Amino acid sequence: MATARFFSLPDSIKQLSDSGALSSVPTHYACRDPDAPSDVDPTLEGQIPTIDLSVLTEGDPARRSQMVRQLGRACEEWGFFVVVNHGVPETVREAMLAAAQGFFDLEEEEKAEHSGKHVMDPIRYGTSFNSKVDDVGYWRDYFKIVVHPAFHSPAKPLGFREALGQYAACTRVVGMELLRGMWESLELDDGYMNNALDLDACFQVCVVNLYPPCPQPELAMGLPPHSDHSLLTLLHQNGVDGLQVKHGSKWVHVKPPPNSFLVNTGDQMEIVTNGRYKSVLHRAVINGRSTRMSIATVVAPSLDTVVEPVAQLVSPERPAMYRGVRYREYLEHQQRNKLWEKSALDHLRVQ
Ligand SMILES: O=C(O)CCC(=O)C(=O)O
Ligand SMILES: [Fe+2]
Repeated sequence: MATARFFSLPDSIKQLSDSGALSSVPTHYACRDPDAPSDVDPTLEGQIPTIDLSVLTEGDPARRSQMVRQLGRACEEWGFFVVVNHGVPETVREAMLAAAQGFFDLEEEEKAEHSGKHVMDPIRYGTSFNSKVDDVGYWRDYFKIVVHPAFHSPAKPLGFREALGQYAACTRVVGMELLRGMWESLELDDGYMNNALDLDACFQVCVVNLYPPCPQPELAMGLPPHSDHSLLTLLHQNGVDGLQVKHGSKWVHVKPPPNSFLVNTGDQMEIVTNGRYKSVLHRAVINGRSTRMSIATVVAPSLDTVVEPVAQLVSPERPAMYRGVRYREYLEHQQRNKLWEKSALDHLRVQ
């Protein structure tokens, strides 16, 4: 339920930032303690696992098995890894970023066609996370487009549809290859998992995030600590850092290598693997100089799938840790409520 709130959010942070009138953040964006000791551990960055996708797709069997094990360890120990040699042409990735920038650069009235939509609407523009329920403002505008099983696209700007279509198709292939490797790392049958999660009709969304420069970046957040509702999420950014992932009790500031995707496991992965591969907490921080843009591609089961721990990973020693739930209901619940840590998944834990 939405609670009474004593502030209103602008139509977009971009507009607020572009106006140049701000020397401080409006108070409802101040959600961090600037004097708190840093919780970021810079020594962890070099330990982020890297997965070479070409070894999974075309490597010889021995190298492939080794990479599958590496992937399994990355999922178990981090829930986060860098993917290189993924086969997605740089032209496709660049065209998507340019198209996304083109969208945010449209007049506010043109973008407004997609704002104020229901959380399950296939095309949705807005600011913060869910401006109806957020109890602080997040320094972020977003544009979310469902691209599979049905492909959607805004009509403007020119070229957006084509760039998105190619980007969505390429990232879906990468996502499916990674999922295949993950099932294999747990000795789960690929065909069985494809069926159980109805992956031919997988739900895929491209979420474009825009984080304009902020006059007091130490006070505000782009996105608070959260896990994603997906099986996995692939992230691509415009060269400006800001993603931080939680590892143990510390946060790691991620600087992606060139031409790479950043991948994290999501809540559906945690449910289906009965907690073997947990979704990872991450957050987006902002800066005072440059606009950051990121494109998070969410790959998930079909909306009608009832997702539950797979029988092979449930035993008397390790009983089912989560109740099964239809993914559509999970998604709607997660998107309607405040974004905070793993609150959506916590609902499903068996006590
Ligand atoms: O922009 C980022 O780095 C993170 C975005 C994100 O976590 C999301 O869209 O769920
Ligand atoms: Fe996320």
